[in-house]
Amino acid sequence: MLKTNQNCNIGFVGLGVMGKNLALNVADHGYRVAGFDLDAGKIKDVLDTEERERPDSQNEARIIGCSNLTELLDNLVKPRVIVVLVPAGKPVDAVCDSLIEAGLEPDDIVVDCGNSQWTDTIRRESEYKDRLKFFGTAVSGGEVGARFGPSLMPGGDADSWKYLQPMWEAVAAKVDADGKPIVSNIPGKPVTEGEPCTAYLGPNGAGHYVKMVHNGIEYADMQLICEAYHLLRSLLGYEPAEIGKLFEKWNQGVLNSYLVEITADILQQYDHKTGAPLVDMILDSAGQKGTGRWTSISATQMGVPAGIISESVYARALSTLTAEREHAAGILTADVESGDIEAADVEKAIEEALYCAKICAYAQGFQLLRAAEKEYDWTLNFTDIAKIWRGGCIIRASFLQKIADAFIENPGLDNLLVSDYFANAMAEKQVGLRKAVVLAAQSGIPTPSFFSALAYFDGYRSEVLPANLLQAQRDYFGAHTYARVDDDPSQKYHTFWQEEGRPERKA
Ligand SMILES: NC(=O)C1=CN([C@@H]2O[C@H](COP(=O)(O)OP(=O)(O)OC[C@H]3O[C@@H](n4cnc5c(N)ncnc54)[C@H](OP(=O)(O)O)[C@@H]3O)[C@@H](O)[C@H]2O)C=CC1
Ligand SMILES: O=C(CO)[C@H](O)[C@H](O)COP(=O)(O)O
Repeated sequence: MLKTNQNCNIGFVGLGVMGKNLALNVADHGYRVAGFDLDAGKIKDVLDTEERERPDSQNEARIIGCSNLTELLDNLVKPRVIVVLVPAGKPVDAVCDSLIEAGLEPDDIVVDCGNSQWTDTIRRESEYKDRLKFFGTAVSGGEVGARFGPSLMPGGDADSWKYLQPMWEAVAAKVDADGKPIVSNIPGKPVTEGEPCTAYLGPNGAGHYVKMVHNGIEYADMQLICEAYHLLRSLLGYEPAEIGKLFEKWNQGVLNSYLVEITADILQQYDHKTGAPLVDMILDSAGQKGTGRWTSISATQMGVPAGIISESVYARALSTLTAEREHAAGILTADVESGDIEAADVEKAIEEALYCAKICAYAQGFQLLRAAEKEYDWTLNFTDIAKIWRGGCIIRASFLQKIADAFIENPGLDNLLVSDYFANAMAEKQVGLRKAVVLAAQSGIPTPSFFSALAYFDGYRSEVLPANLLQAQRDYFGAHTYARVDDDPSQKYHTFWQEEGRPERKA
């Protein structure tokens, strides 16, 4: 397909949505790229796009296509850096094995940029230890982010990071001194100034774990926005475009974020075929590839309360039960209360609810990261994590700067909710969350993530919970023992519930 020994700086295996766009981004920053994909059409597509987008001043192709992995390796300077952007799971192992067979050397670095499960990254780093340097870098930003500046979450061997760092910092999204994204979506004219949205996050699976939590928060953020839309539509009878306009307004304030921005845009689109609002023509059955579910499972395994994230996974699952829901709709009714509601009050309540619930969802995400660093012996820098999510990624939002500030002020912060800024925000706006939840309950509108956010907030701020009764129940049926409030918590007691007088003994 091409001449060999072209001294490319980086190789790409997988030139689909993400691989193609990241390769073009890397090329825009002056690196020469060699690419391979099982699908020859994808190779042609990236080469055609590169030719079309190549600046007039440059005559030479910045990306070359290779017809097999041996050719790809022959064209890379050593130690070779090869980015793998194939579907997560077995294809990543298949690519590593094929690269080894094609002549990869132990000093070469294979960077998995897909949404791999962090446990796979930990396993791969050790399994391939003597044959290649396996490094993880999770990418967020979708197609456009990959092309013009994604958020990059690297994790792996620190020496490999030193080698990759200049390239990663060049291609990552950039933010200005106030934490606002600097955007230029012009091929050949990449953003070169500003703070890059990437930072070394830790060894082995740290980067992929952080990206997984990013996606868990993404699930929650999306679900909360959908619930806000559902409430506005059902309670106030607003048309999608009106809600879109309202979201546009909200996007000017504390809710400023990429997801609110795109939702405003989506809601103002009409279907070409029918003229109906486009959103009404899209089947209400949500897809998922697994990262939200992994986040929920990981939280459950480590005993971290991340109910909003879990509810958003369940909400997607419930949405797919289309036939069952249609059947149930004919049988189950809601005994609802109706009363006079002022549209302006409802709008305000829902805006506040969205903001408060979003704060709670991020608080859960960071608590999960706190637990993971203990579990996996990582040292995660929460300020860096908040900072690299300010630009490029799907959850980018103005309030990530406030989260970064909270961790700068107190790196050991137990929970975002108790930082001055967010405690004040919750004090000021929780009334809206409470109102929205009441209205939803009274009207029979499902808002599981709003409910969960309020329950989390109220649970976290409760000095006393009914877990004392729960402990007694466990002891009653299973002699599971309990601690007493007037003794050292490590000292366990058991009540002999079946005996006369219910004697209590130290366990
Ligand atoms: N799309 C997105 O918005 C985002 C995706 N990601 C993650 O990035 C990764 C890639 O996703 P995406 O680009 O969307 O996926 P695509 O399916 O668009 O692209 C993957 C490409 O890899 C090719 N491929 C599969 N196996 C091999 C192999 N053994 N050797 C060479 N090429 C191979 C596929 O070819 P073929 O089709 O012929 O199998 C396909 O062209 C995934 O882990 C995804 O979760 C991360 C962030 C955002
Ligand atoms: O990683 C991403 C963005 O950050 C991807 O877009 C991801 O695939 C979205 O997840 P899902 O398909 O499960 O909604």
